[in-house]
Amino acid sequence: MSRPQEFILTLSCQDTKGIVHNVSGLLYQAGCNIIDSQQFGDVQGEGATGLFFMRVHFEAPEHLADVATLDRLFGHVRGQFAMDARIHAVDERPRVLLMVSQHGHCLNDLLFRWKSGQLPMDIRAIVSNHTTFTDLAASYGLPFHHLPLVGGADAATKRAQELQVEAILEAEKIDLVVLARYMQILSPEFCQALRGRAINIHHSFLPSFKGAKPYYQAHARGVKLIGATAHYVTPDLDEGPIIEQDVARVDHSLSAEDLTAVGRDVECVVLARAVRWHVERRVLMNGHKSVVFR
Ligand SMILES: Nc1nc2c(c(=O)[nH]1)N[C@@H](CN(C=O)c1ccc(C(=O)N[C@@H](CCC(=O)O)C(=O)O)cc1)CN2
Repeated sequence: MSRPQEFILTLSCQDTKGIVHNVSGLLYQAGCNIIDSQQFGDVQGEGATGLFFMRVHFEAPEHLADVATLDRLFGHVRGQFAMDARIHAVDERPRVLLMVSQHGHCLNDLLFRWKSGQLPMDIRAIVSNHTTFTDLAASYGLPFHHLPLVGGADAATKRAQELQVEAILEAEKIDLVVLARYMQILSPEFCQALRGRAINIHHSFLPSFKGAKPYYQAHARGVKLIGATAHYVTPDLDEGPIIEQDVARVDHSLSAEDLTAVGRDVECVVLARAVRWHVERRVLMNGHKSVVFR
């Protein structure tokens, strides 16, 4: 008898009584075994969205062990609670496109973690508006697409370049785009095309120091902590739902360049965590915020 297949169910819907009971009861009745289950209702306090979120890792018996069959099994409960419910096989590896400009520390870190099996995903290609990392891509056997875009390019030129990126997303059936220090502001149209599937690493502890040069802003302010923030990309610069953040202690003796060097390591760790949690289906969007089932 073959090993039971494992799946991840994620769902969100308006909060009400009976959601966990119905979901876990359905899995039990179908002969499935829950390995891990986490849930959260955003129902308390000012600004609460009233939404309920759940992530269930479960084993399914052989006769149910495919996504289409499980989707049908969940059809009634999905409709009963008007859920946004998604089921993925645990061994399904999201297809990923990495985007970078001239700073390669996050790109290099992600590529090494992926190659050494730390990230359950399938990197398909790298896009850059510079040629700096052509050889690095080749060393990992990955296609490198150089799509130049000079700073201050007009909207039409930017959109034309973005449509070239969208063609690659289509051709490679990309599930996730990672902006690994890609220093171009994406248009609202491109952000719409990437909604919920593009993660950016911002090199500050948001909401402080938005924009292209946060370490110089931090140095000028004389902060004692610097940080990095991984967030989903939205049209409003550096305003997207935050997935992960971290900080490092600094002091008066460090120059802006020193802060940049300290920040690099924080950026790498924060982005790698955010990407891993996203591809493990642990992150759900909750309005302008996120729920992360770690
Ligand atoms: N629509 C969005 N696009 C991007 C976001 C985002 O949150 N929403 N994040 C950025 C990354 N980023 C900060 O984390 C950032 C990148 C670029 C700039 C900027 O001012 N770029 C200038 C050009 C700079 C250059 O050519 O070197 C510009 O685009 O005109 C600010 C912040 C990625 N995109």
